[in-house]
Amino acid sequence: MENIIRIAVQKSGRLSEDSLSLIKECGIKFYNGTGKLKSTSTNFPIEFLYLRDDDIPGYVADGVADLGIVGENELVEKDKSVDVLKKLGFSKCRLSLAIPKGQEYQGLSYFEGKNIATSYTKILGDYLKANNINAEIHEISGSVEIAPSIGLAEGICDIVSSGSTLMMNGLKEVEEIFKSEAVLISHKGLNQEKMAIVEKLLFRINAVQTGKSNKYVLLNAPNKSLDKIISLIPGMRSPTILPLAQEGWSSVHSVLSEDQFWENIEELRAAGAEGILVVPIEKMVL
Ligand SMILES: Nc1ncnc2c1ncn2[C@@H]1O[C@H](COP(=O)(O)OP(=O)(O)OP(=O)(O)O)[C@@H](O)[C@H]1O
Ligand SMILES: O=P(O)(O)OC[C@H]1O[C@H](OP(=O)(O)OP(=O)(O)O)[C@H](O)[C@@H]1O
Ligand SMILES: [Mg+2]
Repeated sequence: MENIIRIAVQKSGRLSEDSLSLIKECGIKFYNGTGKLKSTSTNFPIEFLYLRDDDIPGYVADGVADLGIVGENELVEKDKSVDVLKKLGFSKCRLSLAIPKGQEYQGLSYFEGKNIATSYTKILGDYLKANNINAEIHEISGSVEIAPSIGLAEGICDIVSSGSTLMMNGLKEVEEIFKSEAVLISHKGLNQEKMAIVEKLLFRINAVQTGKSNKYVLLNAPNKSLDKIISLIPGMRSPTILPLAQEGWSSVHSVLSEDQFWENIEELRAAGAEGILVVPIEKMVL
């Protein structure tokens, strides 16, 4: 098994869909039927292990898997020695402290001497210690938001994204203690053959990510405004300018980030740009 790498991905949950989509967008084909916990790509030297996300940091640290996709929250909580190769930009969430919404909150000292329920005992423990708060941590493995309403704890520390789970359970977020997103991790000390495959995968991931964060823009502009428009959307090397059938007008093609597009749109229109099209880019290699 020297010239193949193993990647551990979450079997089912908040990371699964985006992890597998990213791999597919990299042009890697594989079987992903329900129930099968291992599969091999048909066109890239990679094998997939479908696991509980809790186990992924440990499997990668031990070298059972060479790579893994996991949330930073789970990685830091498990405290395993692995390399973080890349932030992946999905499954963004935060770990926060929350209390019943009717309670008055004036600061962290609220938690002094209180019980806090969480699945993240290490992250919470480190945070409380760093802030000199003595609180009792109650470890529970799920449905943490229920704890205050059944008298198990006075506060909780759990994952928040939209905040709707907190709201539905009569809680309010009072402190954000950790920000997380999915990351690609690797076993420390992979051999050269495996590293070469990892590099190929990273090259593809970079091309997908760069493509996603940029847009292909096409617009029509009067020739007299071309200098101004080129300065607004300079593109990778420079924009492509093609003459329109109508004399005195050109079609300008360029690439820019979505943020840049929205920042410059008013100026582009003021300079006479019209018929502006913004097209997604599937892959982009700089
Ligand atoms: N609401 C959310 N929005 C965005 N990301 C989230 C959300 N909830 C969790 N995550 C991220 O996705 C990861 C997996 O969450 P999920 O709820 O699927 O975990 P789980 O129930 O522990 O799954 P498993 O069965 O694999 O142990 C979390 O560790 C976190 O990084
Ligand atoms: O702020 P929100 O957008 O409501 O998201 C937060 C919730 O999402 C996660 O649970 P999930 O729905 O994945 O279920 P799980 O607890 O079974 O993993 C997390 O454990 C929170 O309970
Ligand atoms: Mg889990």
